[in-house]
Amino acid sequence: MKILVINPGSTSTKIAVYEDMLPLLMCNIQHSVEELSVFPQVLDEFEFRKNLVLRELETNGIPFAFDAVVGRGGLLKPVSGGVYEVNEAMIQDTTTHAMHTHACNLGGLIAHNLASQLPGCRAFIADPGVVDELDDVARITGSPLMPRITIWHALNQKAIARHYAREQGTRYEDLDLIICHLGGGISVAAHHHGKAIEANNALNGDGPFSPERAGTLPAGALIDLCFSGKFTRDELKKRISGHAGLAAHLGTTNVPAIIRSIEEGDKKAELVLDSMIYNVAKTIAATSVALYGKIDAILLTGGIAYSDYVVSRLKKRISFLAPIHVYPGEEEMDSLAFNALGALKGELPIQIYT
Ligand SMILES: Nc1ncnc2c1ncn2[C@@H]1O[C@H](COP(=O)(O)OP(=O)(O)O)[C@@H](O)[C@H]1O
Ligand SMILES: CCCC(=O)OP(=O)(O)O
Repeated sequence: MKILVINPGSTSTKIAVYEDMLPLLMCNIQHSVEELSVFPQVLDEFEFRKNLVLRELETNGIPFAFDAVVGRGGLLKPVSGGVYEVNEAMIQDTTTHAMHTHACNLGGLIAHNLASQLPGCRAFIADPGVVDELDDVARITGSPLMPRITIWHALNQKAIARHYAREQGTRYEDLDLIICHLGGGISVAAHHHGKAIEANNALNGDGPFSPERAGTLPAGALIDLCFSGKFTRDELKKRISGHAGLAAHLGTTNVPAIIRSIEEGDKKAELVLDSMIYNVAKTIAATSVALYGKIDAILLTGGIAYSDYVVSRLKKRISFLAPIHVYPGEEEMDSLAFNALGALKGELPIQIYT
């Protein structure tokens, strides 16, 4: 079966084509802050990102003929994990009442648009960032008006957890893990026997700052800024997610470029990147509490995990907690293809989003 996989991220669009589980094409198109800043809203990037997909297929001589198109899932209502067929309720929730803004909202929409042009082709998403398995104690904050929610790299974290379990000759369901995805956003989750009982909101103001997110902020200062009259609501949202973190301090989300400028003597870049690493380490240590400190392993993944500069400094701060294993990049594309194939073959239950 032929499967097209589309993964729109905050700093990239990843595209893959599979014949069953055999990858025929795999490409990762990076987006600069300037390139995306011409689009007022994420949904305005629909045509741009869809055309990138079509262009890559054409450039690589891949015929536009698929049994399924699967996209990274969007930020819908909290759901259980698994594979979902894209339906009208999902499209409505993504377009008209989008609960959160993120490029992944385009995954299901582009999948649906392309699949609808092909007879018999189905559109799916799997393990979206709103998969919610939180322990009840992790939901309560100091204000009943603002319960805690989680938005995280559920798809990749679960794929990496299963990868590690396979290597250890055991099952994800038998392990206690802390997993940290170091991407455009940074998520840290505690996985207890196959469920993420603790995970931050990597998109909106919870956890470490990241290449393009502010992470946890001082609440009083944030309220003052909201009422300062200096920013519109949308501008302030961008200061939390988009033009925040490394992008706000250093004008780029490109970590290899930041490391090159540190090597050339840029002291500001060094301090900011070291601070991001410090904040990630602090969140990982705090997350260990969810597992009562009994951690089989800490797994580091995501694009930034390619960097020895970052990983070695992170290890220095957290190696007292548990053994650390590094899985650079992501296994989201394989995981999406696996879910679509399982759905097509009737080997995985297809969940209905309502
Ligand atoms: N070789 C590398 N070394 C360090 N950082 C990298 C490397 N490759 C990519 N990155 C960084 O990884 C981040 C993107 O990670 P990725 O997991 O692809 O995220 P996303 O899906 O959020 O776009 C960017 O900040 C990018 O600069
Ligand atoms: C939306 C889920 C988590 C996230 O922050 O993803 P990116 O790192 O791809 O922006």
